Amino acid sequence: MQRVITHTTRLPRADEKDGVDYHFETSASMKKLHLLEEIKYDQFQYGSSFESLEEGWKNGHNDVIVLDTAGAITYHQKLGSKAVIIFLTVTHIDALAKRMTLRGDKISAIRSRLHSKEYHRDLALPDALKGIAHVVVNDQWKKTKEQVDAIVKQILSK
Ligand SMILES: Nc1nc2c(ncn2[C@@H]2O[C@H](COP(=O)(O)OP(=O)(O)O)[C@@H](O)[C@H]2O)c(=O)[nH]1
Ligand SMILES: Nc1ncnc2c1ncn2[C@@H]1O[C@H](COP(=O)(O)OP(=O)(O)O)[C@@H](O)[C@H]1O
Repeated sequence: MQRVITHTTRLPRADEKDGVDYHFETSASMKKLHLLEEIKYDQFQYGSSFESLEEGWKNGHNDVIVLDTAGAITYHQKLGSKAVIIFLTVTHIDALAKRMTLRGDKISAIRSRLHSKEYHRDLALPDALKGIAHVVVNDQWKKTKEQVDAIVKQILSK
């Protein structure tokens, strides 16, 4: 599946590339986009543009997009059953900070993330997605992949 590249005002991390990981924007350039939805996460803006989404739609692909829970609710409201939602979670929340450290995130960025209301909100499946989202516990990557593959296979077979 083609991944939708979303837009953000966050600065790129050391290994991230513009146009690959994100379209990195300023607050001014973000305002010029045609966005299906946009949100604030921690201290930054994120949004998915029709320009990026149409790339996949025009080719008839199934797209995959990574969103916070507020974005997932919007996609569910706008696209209904066309948007298949997978909520990824972990058994022990300490794993999240550990993974950010292993990924090489700056300590200040991790601290800011852990203090943000969005981080805490997204630890749990929101009521609006209960009975809608598939919940996958991402403790072991291999198992996560198998579960996501099974969800995708089930959808494609319909
Ligand atoms: N609603 C919405 N959320 C987004 C978008 N792009 C990224 N996000 C979410 O914003 C949050 C922060 O993303 P990021 O700073 O890249 O951190 P990372 O997910 O830890 O690499 C994550 O929950 C992403 O899924 C978007 O276009 N719309
Ligand atoms: N099951 C897992 N085991 C170990 N590391 C993982 C696992 N799943 C994801 N990661 C790593 O954790 C980091 C954060 O993952 P990411 O998908 O960016 O999550 P988020 O968007 O919630 O920050 C990445 O470096 C990723 O490779």
